[in-house]
Amino acid sequence: MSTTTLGKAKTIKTLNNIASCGLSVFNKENYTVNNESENPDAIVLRSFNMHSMELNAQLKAIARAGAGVNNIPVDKCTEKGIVVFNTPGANANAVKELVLTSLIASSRNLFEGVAWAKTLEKEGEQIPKLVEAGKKNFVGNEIRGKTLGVIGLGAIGALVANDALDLDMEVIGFDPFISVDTAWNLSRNVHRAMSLEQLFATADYITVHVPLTGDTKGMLNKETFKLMKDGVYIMNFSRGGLINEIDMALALESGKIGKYITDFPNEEVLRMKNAIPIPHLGASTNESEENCAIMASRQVKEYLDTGNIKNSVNFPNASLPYTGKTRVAAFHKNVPNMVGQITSAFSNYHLNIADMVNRSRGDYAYTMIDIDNEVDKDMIPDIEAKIKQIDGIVTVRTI
Ligand SMILES: NC(=O)c1ccc[n+]([C@@H]2O[C@H](COP(=O)([O-])OP(=O)(O)OC[C@H]3O[C@@H](n4cnc5c(N)ncnc54)[C@H](O)[C@@H]3O)[C@@H](O)[C@H]2O)c1
Ligand SMILES: O=C(O)CC[C@@H](O)C(=O)O
Repeated sequence: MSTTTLGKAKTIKTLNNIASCGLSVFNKENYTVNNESENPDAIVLRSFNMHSMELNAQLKAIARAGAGVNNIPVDKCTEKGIVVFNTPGANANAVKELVLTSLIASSRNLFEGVAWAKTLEKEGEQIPKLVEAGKKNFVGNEIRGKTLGVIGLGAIGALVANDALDLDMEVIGFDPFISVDTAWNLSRNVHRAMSLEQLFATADYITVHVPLTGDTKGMLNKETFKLMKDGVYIMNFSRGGLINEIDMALALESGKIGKYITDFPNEEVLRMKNAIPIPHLGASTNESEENCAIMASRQVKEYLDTGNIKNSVNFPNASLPYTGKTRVAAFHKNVPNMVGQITSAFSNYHLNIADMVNRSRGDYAYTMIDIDNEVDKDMIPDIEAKIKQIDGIVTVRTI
């Protein structure tokens, strides 16, 4: 697919409410932003499920204003040369605050106590007396000195782990793929679990902060529940699919799991005994919505305007200072001699290369080349067509 859009105004389609301060990044002279375009250059979204959506031919980028990308057909996008971004860490503080709130509130039976108090509305003067008599049903536990198990020590998990220490909890964390950056930010007082089994055996509360993938789907199930302490509380602010809900319903019924606090209610969850359903509020703060919208919009604009890529989940990150020279950006298979073949395509037109960058990620690579000469705009479709003929090229774009 060749995507010559040089000089044309670009269209951004939103699929969810995106904070306006983020969308204002797209200046009106060069961008149209709406929620109905049939043929956008880029899409900015939150939780909208894109799996059954057709991807239009002009689509170059999708930005998830948030962390999880399980609502986007990432592999299909890669095959079509569509870059997918997310906004790592931009909503982590919001989620952390709600995890810690839920940890304390559930441990103190606050959700149940408040719901009960509201049922007394019609009792008039009797209310204070009834409250004093009924409060014994909501005696809870303090979290101080208890052990919190954190599965996944990324942007959110690491913040939760560090702050739980400040609440005088013992914290044990498990993440076999922990990034160097997160490891540096993690308190040395967080115990490292060498296996999930070790974490399950010691935790009074478990909080899960991993992405939903083929590997993590259903990772908490009847087999893993058996390895946990009786009455453990499980918090899930990541994705519903991480939990086998049939097994969870039974474990809650038997008391094996004390409570299941989840940000992902569905019919099954709402029927569960001792489930605390929260309506996906983890990232719902003004601050987080703004952070995510700004980050997502900036990343898309930078890519459309310059070809530079930051925080992609399927393309390699790549950056070349943009000088205004004609830039050719190609996404291609990561096989030998691609760069040689692309650069030799320019020599037919007597074009010199001023600068270039080539980065790879798995089976694919991305190359940006700045041309030193003034390039006649009429030549661009020919140059792109020539590069497109090279076996292994997925997309070519001239900026
Ligand atoms: N409730 C909400 O509103 C909300 C908001 C933000 C994120 N989320 C969800 O939370 C997830 C985590 O967000 P994040 O910002 O911390 O992401 P992140 O990418 O910073 O961290 C994820 C961590 O999980 C680790 N991991 C992956 N597989 C693992 C496994 N099998 N066992 C243990 N660790 C594993 C990774 O190494 C990484 O450190 C997101 O993928 C998203 O689904 C939900
Ligand atoms: O957009 C939201 O409200 C939720 C985002 C969250 O689920 C994420 O994965 O970042």
